[in-house]
Amino acid sequence: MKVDTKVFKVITLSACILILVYLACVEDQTVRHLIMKSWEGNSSVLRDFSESETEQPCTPLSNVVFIKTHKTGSTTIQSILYRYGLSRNLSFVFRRQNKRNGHIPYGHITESTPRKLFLPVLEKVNCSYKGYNISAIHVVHNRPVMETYMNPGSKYITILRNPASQLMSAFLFFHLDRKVKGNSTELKLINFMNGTTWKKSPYGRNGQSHYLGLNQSDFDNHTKIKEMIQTLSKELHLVLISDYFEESLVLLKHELCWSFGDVVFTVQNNRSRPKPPLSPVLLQKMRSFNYADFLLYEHFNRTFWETIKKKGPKFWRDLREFKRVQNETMQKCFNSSTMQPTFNLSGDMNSFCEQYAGSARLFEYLFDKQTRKC
Ligand SMILES: Nc1ncnc2c1ncn2[C@@H]1O[C@H](COP(=O)(O)OS(=O)(=O)O)[C@@H](OP(=O)(O)O)[C@H]1O
Repeated sequence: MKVDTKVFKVITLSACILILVYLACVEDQTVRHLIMKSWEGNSSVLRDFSESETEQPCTPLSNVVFIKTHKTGSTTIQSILYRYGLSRNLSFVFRRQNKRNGHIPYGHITESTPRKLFLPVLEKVNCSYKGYNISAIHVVHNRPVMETYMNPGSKYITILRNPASQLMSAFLFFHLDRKVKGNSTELKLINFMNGTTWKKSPYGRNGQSHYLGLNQSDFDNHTKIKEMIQTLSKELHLVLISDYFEESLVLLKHELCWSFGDVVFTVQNNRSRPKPPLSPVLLQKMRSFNYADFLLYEHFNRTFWETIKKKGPKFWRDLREFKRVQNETMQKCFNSSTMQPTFNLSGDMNSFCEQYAGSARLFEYLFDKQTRKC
């Protein structure tokens, strides 16, 4: 009798353990299976089901205005949007005359901008310049005007980078160092900030605030800077932070209700020259020179982390999962953790790995598709 009770206890305990292990495996396999499926292009339907246990079901969104800032990792984000739009036949805002990349760098659009500045939307019998799905070009942010082009309910998103590293990247990339004297990059940058040549280039001072609507004449106007930040807080649904790139992509995935596979990335434009370390003196100088960008960054960096905090532990689980999917995709396509420069392009933009080959190639394909006589 004593032996029977013991056996009974052992059997009950083993059964409980088996049930627990089974449940854990089923959950894991379901998630994994659905992620694999999302790679096959069925992400939207399956994702709603997979995440219903942990978050509200949602519908993937296809209407996005991405305000592309300079030297912030914005081309990497743009390539994600291009890839998404390519596989779903979405219409993009591209400047018709700029066949190289469709941008209007530091250009303003207003109510009187001729519609024909852009390529028409796809799939309309007559040429139409209303109802675009995605804008991801360089153009100065103006939400009321953008709303007249875009589909209703579009999400407004941008990306910011620590203004010290952004300035250094722009200073070298746009060859602003050639315009000033000095026998080191640090000295040249100090001379650039002390002088007036920055006025001749939109890339050199407060480049991020400038794209987000701050006029050059207001760079030293504290009230105007604060007003810009307040307006952006109301107008933008999400501000990504380049310095926390993967965290940003998880927020992007959440905001747009996309799959992890949808926000997988390959680094674009990682091509600027080696940069000197930032000394405390240089940093202090950059802070007062790029005052608007520092205030802008500090504000949205703070709200970025507040948003993440509100999401609780699920955010960190999603980040882990995203890193796994990111790495798995890179391994699958490039046998490495990143895309290799030697990657052999086949030219078939519908092939799974080809879509990671870069923003420039995706742009060419999308631009050609949308081009027609009007
Ligand atoms: N994923 C990711 N994470 C972190 N940093 C990244 C990422 N992708 C691009 N980059 C860096 O962003 C810089 C290029 O930015 P942009 O694409 O906005 O440049 S551009 O203005 O469109 O030319 C460029 O920075 P610098 O190398 O300092 O110049 C890229 O290296």
